[in-house]
Amino acid sequence: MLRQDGTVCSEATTPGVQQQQLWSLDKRQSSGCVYSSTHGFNPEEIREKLQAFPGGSIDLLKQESGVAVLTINNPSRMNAFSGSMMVDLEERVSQLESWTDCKGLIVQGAAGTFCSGSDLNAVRAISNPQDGMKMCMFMQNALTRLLRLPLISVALVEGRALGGGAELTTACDFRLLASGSVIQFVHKHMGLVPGWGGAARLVRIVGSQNALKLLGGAVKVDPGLGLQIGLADGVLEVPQAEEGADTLLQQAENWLSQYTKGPAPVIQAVKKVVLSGRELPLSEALRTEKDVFGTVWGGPANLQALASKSKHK
Ligand SMILES: CCCC(=O)SCCNC(=O)CCNC(=O)[C@H](O)C(C)(C)COP(=O)(O)OP(=O)(O)OC[C@H]1O[C@@H](n2cnc3c(N)ncnc32)[C@H](O)[C@@H]1OP(=O)(O)O
Repeated sequence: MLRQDGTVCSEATTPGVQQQQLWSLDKRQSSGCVYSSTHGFNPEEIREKLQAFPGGSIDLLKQESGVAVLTINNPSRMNAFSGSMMVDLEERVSQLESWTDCKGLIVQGAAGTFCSGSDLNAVRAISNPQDGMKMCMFMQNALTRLLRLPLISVALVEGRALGGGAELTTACDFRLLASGSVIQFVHKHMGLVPGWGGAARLVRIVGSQNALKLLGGAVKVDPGLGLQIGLADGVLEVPQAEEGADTLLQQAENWLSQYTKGPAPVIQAVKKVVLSGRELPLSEALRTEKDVFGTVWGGPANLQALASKSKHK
């Protein structure tokens, strides 16, 4: 609750009120589209246009562990996003939003490479500014909802992440780069700037100086440079052919498990407080943190920890 002097104090809430607060928090955070009809955006119209450019798919595998795998699958075009894949992506994000037990997500490309951005055939066909704007709003909505999911996400980058593919990596909480991989915002070479929200997110990840260098120079970010500027959160070795080595996906699952270990409501709460800290003005972020705190305080995991007199050595 916001006091008149602008400071924040806690308030006692009944379970019903708490549930309602949480609902509005979820609504603000996870279904948070950037564009709606008030911005002249008609998702149905652009969905129909995008469906006219088929090919490939976005595949979602939800696992019992609470960690899902999202695969960008269009290998004959280096996993470029066809129009129908953009619509697919939106649908998969909706499925993840309604998954109550979610804890983590790995976003990967099929067949040894991440994603080469927009399908250039579709780009050529909708190169007029009006359609470009609509596609841009559609993808910003989908990727913003992806980033705001109440789970911890990681982009597993093998091979190349170019253009829109580079932008997609920034819609995840973390990025793991396989040896030999490259993230490159090639937009400048295409006479473009990012349009799927990649520039805004990149600035928040690596700072404005580094973002300007990466976009202005269309710099190839390899694992070493990625670690240096904070675009990469870890580097994975591509396994040799010999038996027994973990696949890149297994390595990514192991890496992610340090953050997704534990009960889903607690992991989801962690993401929500970090997300609100990142996106909201301080007073609003503090109120959100209080609301989220209320959902875990006295909850099963909290009571169990108190009963076990745990020590944090
Ligand atoms: C707001 C969004 C902005 C954007 O995303 S704009 C798009 C930015 N991306 C690009 O410009 C990528 C262009 N492609 C390339 O640079 C190269 O194809 C790439 C990915 C480095 C791979 O090079 P190579 O290993 O030599 O393989 P290749 O060129 O023979 O490609 C294999 C097949 O994949 C196709 N492909 C690759 N990227 C594509 C794309 N983005 N859209 C449509 N088709 C694409 C390529 O045309 C080729 O097909 P085909 O075998 O000739 O039929």
